[in-house]
Amino acid sequence: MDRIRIVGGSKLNGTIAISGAKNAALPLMIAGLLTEETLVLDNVPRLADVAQLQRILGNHGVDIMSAGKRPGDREYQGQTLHISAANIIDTTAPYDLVSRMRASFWVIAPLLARMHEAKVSLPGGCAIGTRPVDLLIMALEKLGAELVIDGGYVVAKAPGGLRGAAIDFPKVTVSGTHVALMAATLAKGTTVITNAACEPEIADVADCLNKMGARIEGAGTPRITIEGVAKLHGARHTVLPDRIEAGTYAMAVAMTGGEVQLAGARPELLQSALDVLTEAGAVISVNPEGIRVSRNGAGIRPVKVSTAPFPGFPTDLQAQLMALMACAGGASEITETIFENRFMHVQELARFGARIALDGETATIDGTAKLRGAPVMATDLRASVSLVIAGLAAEGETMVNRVYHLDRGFERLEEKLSACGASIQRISD
Ligand SMILES: CC(=O)N[C@H]1[C@@H](OP(=O)(O)OP(=O)(O)OC[C@H]2O[C@@H](n3ccc(=O)[nH]c3=O)[C@H](O)[C@@H]2O)O[C@H](CO)[C@@H](O)[C@@H]1O
Ligand SMILES: C=C(OP(=O)(O)O)C(=O)O
Repeated sequence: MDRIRIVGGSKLNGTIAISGAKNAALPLMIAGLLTEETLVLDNVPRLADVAQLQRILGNHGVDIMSAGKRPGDREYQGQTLHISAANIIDTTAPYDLVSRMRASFWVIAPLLARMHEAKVSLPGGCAIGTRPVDLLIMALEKLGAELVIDGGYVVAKAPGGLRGAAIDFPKVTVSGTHVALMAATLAKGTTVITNAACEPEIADVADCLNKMGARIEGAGTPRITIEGVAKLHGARHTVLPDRIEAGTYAMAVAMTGGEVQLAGARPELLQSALDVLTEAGAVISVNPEGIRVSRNGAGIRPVKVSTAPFPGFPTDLQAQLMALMACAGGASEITETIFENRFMHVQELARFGARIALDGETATIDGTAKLRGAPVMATDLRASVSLVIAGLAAEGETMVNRVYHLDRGFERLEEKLSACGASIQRISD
């Protein structure tokens, strides 16, 4: 398996093009199952998760044509996918394909809505907690589906089709909201989702579904109303920029020092993270091309942060913030409220000399002036990138093993960071 070698200590200076958001691209691709016409998606990032989802959709009989960058295109325009689910030949999503990626489970919604049946393996994904699917099942049951769990699969049927319903989530869930939203587009009658997730990726998917002929109002707020329609049609949609990628590089600059333009980043998608970075001593400015982040001279100030659903501080930036706080001039506190076991990076950051104490869902980080490079490995995506950030700022060499996780969510990571002066290379054995 590939490894990444970093020699730390260089400031980051230059421009990083922000890619399309993984967490929007995946449900958007899945939404392609809802229509027999072609859905064209622009700005799809080239990621292992996207490639894996292409395999899963291919197994259902979906044709996907990808057209890449053309001369004159800007780099962050990503790839264009033409997704055509004219004939769904198989309504089973098998374990071998689904177990590697959490979002692949969401195919259950369009399959049920359009084919009235689905058999989908229980999902895998990042090892950050138990991650049940009870609320997704509850939402589909409200819409009239019958579901049983059999041999590791969720077997779902809706013989007469789905029916609109009131779905009130007892806790905010991104996956639950995506599934309820997609399923309700083709249900008979009106669906009202309350306590819906407000993440920008939900609103992006709803925008695309509306272009496909769906009737959705309120996406991006806690109350979403969907008037079901009989059929959806083809459309063209551009995936919104990745706020987690932007926030990750912003944290990296705050840690190493220097000045970087995050081209294509949209500040309103990560305001809470930008506020925390400002509090920590980074200088953030917004311009028509994106966000500029710098830290020159000033030290890193400690912060106290809790993760929360959007518009709060995202759990997907928690590990990266912890790497940054490892070098702060004082004690910081980070509380993880979304996933019960998202601290796998703590023991790996300790290899750099970071001083972190865990008490339940709160980590106290006692900042140190200098980290030292080390061999490290992480078992989830954002934890892995927090180790890259620590390696960029640490003295000496860092080897990040098990790069598979990084490739799931960060497009051309080494290339983007090298172009800003980092010493970072991939080693393929
Ligand atoms: C592909 C994708 O978009 N992944 C994101 C998505 O994950 P994901 O959609 O899995 O996260 P959810 O918002 O659904 O999960 C939030 C919390 O609800 C719990 N829960 C969820 C569903 C359920 O049926 N029962 C239940 O108890 C989860 O265990 C977790 O504690 O949102 C998370 C929270 O912003 C992000 O960290 C992930 O990057
Ligand atoms: C947790 C993540 O992904 P997934 O939900 O696919 O595991 C993530 O993107 O940080």
